[in-house]
Amino acid sequence: MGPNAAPSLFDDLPEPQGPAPAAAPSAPDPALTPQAAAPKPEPEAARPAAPATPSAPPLAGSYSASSIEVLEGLEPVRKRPGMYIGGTDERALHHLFAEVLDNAMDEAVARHAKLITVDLDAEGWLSVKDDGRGIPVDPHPKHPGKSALEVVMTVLHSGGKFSGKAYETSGGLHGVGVSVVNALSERLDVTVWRDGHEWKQSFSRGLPLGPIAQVQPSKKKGTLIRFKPDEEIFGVGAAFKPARLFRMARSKAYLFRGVEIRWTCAAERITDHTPTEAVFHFPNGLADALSERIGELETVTPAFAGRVERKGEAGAVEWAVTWSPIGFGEADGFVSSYCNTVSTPDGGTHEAGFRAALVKGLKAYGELTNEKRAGLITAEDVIANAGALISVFVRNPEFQGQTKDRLSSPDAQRLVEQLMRDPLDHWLTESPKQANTLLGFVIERAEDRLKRRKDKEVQRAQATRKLRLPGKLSDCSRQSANGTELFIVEGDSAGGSAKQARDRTTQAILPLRGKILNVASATADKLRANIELSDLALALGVQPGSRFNIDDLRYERIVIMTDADVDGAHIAALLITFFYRSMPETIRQGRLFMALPPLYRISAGPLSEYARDDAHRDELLATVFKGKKVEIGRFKGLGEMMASQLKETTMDPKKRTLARVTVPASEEEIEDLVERLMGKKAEARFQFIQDNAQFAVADLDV
Ligand SMILES: Nc1ncnc2c1ncn2[C@@H]1O[C@H](COP(=O)(O)OP(=O)(O)OP(=O)(O)O)[C@@H](O)[C@H]1O
Ligand SMILES: [Mg+2]
Ligand SMILES: [Mg+2]
Repeated sequence: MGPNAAPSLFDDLPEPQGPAPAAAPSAPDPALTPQAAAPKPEPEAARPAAPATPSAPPLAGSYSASSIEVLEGLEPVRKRPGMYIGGTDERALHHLFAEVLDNAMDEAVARHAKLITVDLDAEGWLSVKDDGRGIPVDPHPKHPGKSALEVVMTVLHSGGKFSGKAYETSGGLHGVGVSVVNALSERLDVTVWRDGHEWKQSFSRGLPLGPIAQVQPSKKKGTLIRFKPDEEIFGVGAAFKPARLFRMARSKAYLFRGVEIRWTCAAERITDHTPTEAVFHFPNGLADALSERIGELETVTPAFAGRVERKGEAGAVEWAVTWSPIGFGEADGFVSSYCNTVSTPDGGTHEAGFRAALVKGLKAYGELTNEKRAGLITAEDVIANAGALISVFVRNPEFQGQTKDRLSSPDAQRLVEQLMRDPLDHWLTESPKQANTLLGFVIERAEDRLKRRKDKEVQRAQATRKLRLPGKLSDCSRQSANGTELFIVEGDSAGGSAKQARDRTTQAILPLRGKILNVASATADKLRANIELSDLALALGVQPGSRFNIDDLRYERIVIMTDADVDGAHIAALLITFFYRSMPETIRQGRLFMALPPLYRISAGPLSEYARDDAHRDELLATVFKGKKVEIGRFKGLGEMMASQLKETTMDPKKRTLARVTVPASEEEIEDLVERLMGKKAEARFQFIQDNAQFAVADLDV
């Protein structure tokens, strides 16, 4: 085909948007093209084969082999763009530019191209041109009648970057990118200069509008892709944002020193300060990018920047990092990472390697200079206030998905860590003053972090404590368990006296109402459901049963304080059994006690004494009060005592007597204990308490 054939190539073909004569037009999936205007019929060739029953509504039983479609060519891209460009929003739209620019950049990194031009024209067409080798145009051996260029543009997973022969370290790797751009463009024109000629082919929504045309002889080389995104996919009025394109083009130039990128944009497209013309060329690479990004900002140290190539095989790392005590504008820190010039906003293995290199280097320097606190630092402390750019070049990178938001090649991590180690060591030891400043800054971050965590834990503990205490508990004011006591008191009136009699700093009062469940016979569920017992557990700060932890105990001592009568003994017995069954550790560690309130008050004139029981009374009468005319009063219950009396006789740690509850030594004794505690006769239970109280009095605890 001669140059004269060219014009007809574009003029003769029907516009794909025109009405199609097809009988059963397949409307675009509304879910995919929400903003699309009235459904437009797709070009003839893009339509799937007619289904077996085209007009009948789908029946429940009609799901069969004929329901399973195989999408051909570029159809899947148009049907499910999300899989290829991450959606159909503005970000996805600009990803089209990234794909085309990536390909031009791959030519540059492979040292075949030096100049890339980007242009957005008044009508919204975007052009990307490079002076590389040009996409091959010769017939493809496996696709008879098609040029390599047509294959590249219309067949998914076709490309020259699979083997590593045509490109060493490329951003492209799937053979998908430019074909996806083609599929999602209302129109795309490719011009190639190579093999002594200029070549041209045009497409609409992924379909060639004609075969490749040899336009005219030319000595130039390179590729030009000019396209307009499809409004059916991206919505009516969707258009490239000049500012965004500008940023993307500029950041590419920072990533490869050997390229110049020229930017032009029609003035009528620009709504902000984006220039209509610019040239990007940065001989200092990322170091330039970092100083451009941080401007006049005050930093902890001058930037640490460098570039190292792997010896022997393809692979390189470049970085620039600095730290700011006041953050970088909207964030405390940032890390922008790239692999083979492709931006990876979600980070990945190269970022992990970068963080590891910094932490290890700083820790090693801390060891060298005997700064012990360097042991505290983590990657978080190093990175949180860092502004960093990191770029790697590796063979066969692995990304997550076609938009390549995250790098997953494991060797990228090793590469970065290895190649950064020596330069970092040198940088630190070369200027100790600067290194010490940085290390000190990072250690401060670590100490802040540890302090914040501690504060948070304390807050949390306080919050749960406040939240979960039962309402009827009168807590003591001391926050730690040390030296504190919880009095479990029988009934509200005794609770009232005890509240007045207590030392509020260390003594807490929990009145129990009503009958406590008979714990020996109750099921675990019933135990949990019992309000009095679950309040008790809450007050103690523990969970009864298998999840009990003695360290949770909010008090040093637990004191059961019941009336010195049969009912009181019963309640005490039930409580001891409860502790024995569901938190035996409290007894084993000797933290459960019984208060020993007096039964009698004996007085003769100014002289007065309290007697615990009948025997004690008789003993006092025979000694202290011998020959005196005495008055003997019997307390009916704790509630009857004046607060001062209760304090003096039972609660004041300086004057009272407590009996420590101890665990029986042998199995039989335990059996016997439970049997006696839970025995039918109240008398027997009462006896037990008295016996043990007496016995335990020897084990005084004040
Ligand atoms: N500007 C260009 N110059 C030279 N060859 C190109 C250019 N753009 C594309 N190609 C060729 O077309 C092939 C297909 O490109 P495409 O973007 O579809 O896939 P890829 O770059 O190989 O991988 P990816 O899907 O990851 O981008 C490339 O592998 C390359 O051989
Ligand atoms: Mg590509
Ligand atoms: Mg392809």
